[in-house]
Amino acid sequence: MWMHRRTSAASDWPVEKLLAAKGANLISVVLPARNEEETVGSIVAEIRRELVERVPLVDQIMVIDSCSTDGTAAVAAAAGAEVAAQDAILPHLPRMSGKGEALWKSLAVTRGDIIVFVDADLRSFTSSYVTGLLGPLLNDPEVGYVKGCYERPLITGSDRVEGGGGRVTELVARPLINLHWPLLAGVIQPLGGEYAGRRSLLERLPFVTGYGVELGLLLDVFQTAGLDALAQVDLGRRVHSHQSTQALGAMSSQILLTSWSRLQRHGRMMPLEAPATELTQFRRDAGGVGGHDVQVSDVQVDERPPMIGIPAYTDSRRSILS
Ligand SMILES: O=c1ccn([C@@H]2O[C@H](COP(=O)(O)OP(=O)(O)O)[C@@H](O)[C@H]2O)c(=O)[nH]1
Ligand SMILES: O=C(O)[C@@H](COP(=O)(O)O)O[C@H]1O[C@H](CO)[C@@H](O)[C@H](O)[C@H]1O
Repeated sequence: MWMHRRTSAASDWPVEKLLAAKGANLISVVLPARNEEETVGSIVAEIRRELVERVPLVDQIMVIDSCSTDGTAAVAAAAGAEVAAQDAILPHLPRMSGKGEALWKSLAVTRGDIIVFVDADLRSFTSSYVTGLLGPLLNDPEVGYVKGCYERPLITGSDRVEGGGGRVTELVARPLINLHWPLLAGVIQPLGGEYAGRRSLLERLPFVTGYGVELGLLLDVFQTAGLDALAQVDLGRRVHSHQSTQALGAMSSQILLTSWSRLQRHGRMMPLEAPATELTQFRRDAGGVGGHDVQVSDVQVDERPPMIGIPAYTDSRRSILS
């Protein structure tokens, strides 16, 4: 089963093991950042301290300034990152927007043979996010793309709901994936913003702009390189700045548009199958696969015909009305 074969934990990939396996691979860490001055500096500083200065694992830290209007670029540079303004990369191309645009353009300003993507709004970042994601890529040439998975609390002000994070994941992306791409049902965090890939794969894939980028890449890696090119690593816990439910409505719409585009595109290559009717969900459980307990439920729906066609109904209506 894919999940058992391709799921590991960050602790499986100590930095010594990675240094021994690094070889000639150059490694770039990319942070897409739009107005993240509060958090981007500490993330860059941790990567620099632990994975550049302490050990020569990471070769480049690149912050893509995604049209920020705050001090993101200055804070990132002061912490030791290279900084590139999204719209200044490949400026001759028509301008596009959003997170996917920032990530696509990062390919044009990075040196890495392996690229690690890390959100810049994380409040729980540790360098083991990066070493965990690199593990399967440096260990197995068959792996081309690695997703992080983690416990995702929803922390708003003084409120904390364990497992309440990943709202678009749980309500939109996971059901969509289970119904239309059931072989990917074992991916614990399909939308998580921490993932890594080989440039030789990433440069051959389209990048959906906006917030469709994670779903688009996951589906296209699956379609292009196959399930076994995909791996996932339990990175522990992820705390980040949350958008409002209203804002996640727009994100959900972009996820739905991305899934439509892939259903159409894949549907042109082979007949669209009827949706599956099982939903696989995950609950943090230390003893489970990838640190999660797997729960599968049947979400099949049936259907009743119009009541008017039911003889007993029309008989009963007559007696009620007589
Ligand atoms: O146009 C954009 C939108 C978002 N981001 C970055 O992408 C990451 C994830 O975005 P966000 O926090 O808005 O999404 P969420 O984590 O709430 O799903 C963060 O580092 C953002 O700064 C970006 O670079 N450009
Ligand atoms: O996973 C999710 O449902 C969303 C929203 O997370 P929260 O409900 O704010 O914890 O966050 C992710 O989705 C975005 C779209 O793919 C990614 O770009 C973000 O990096 C990721 O945090």
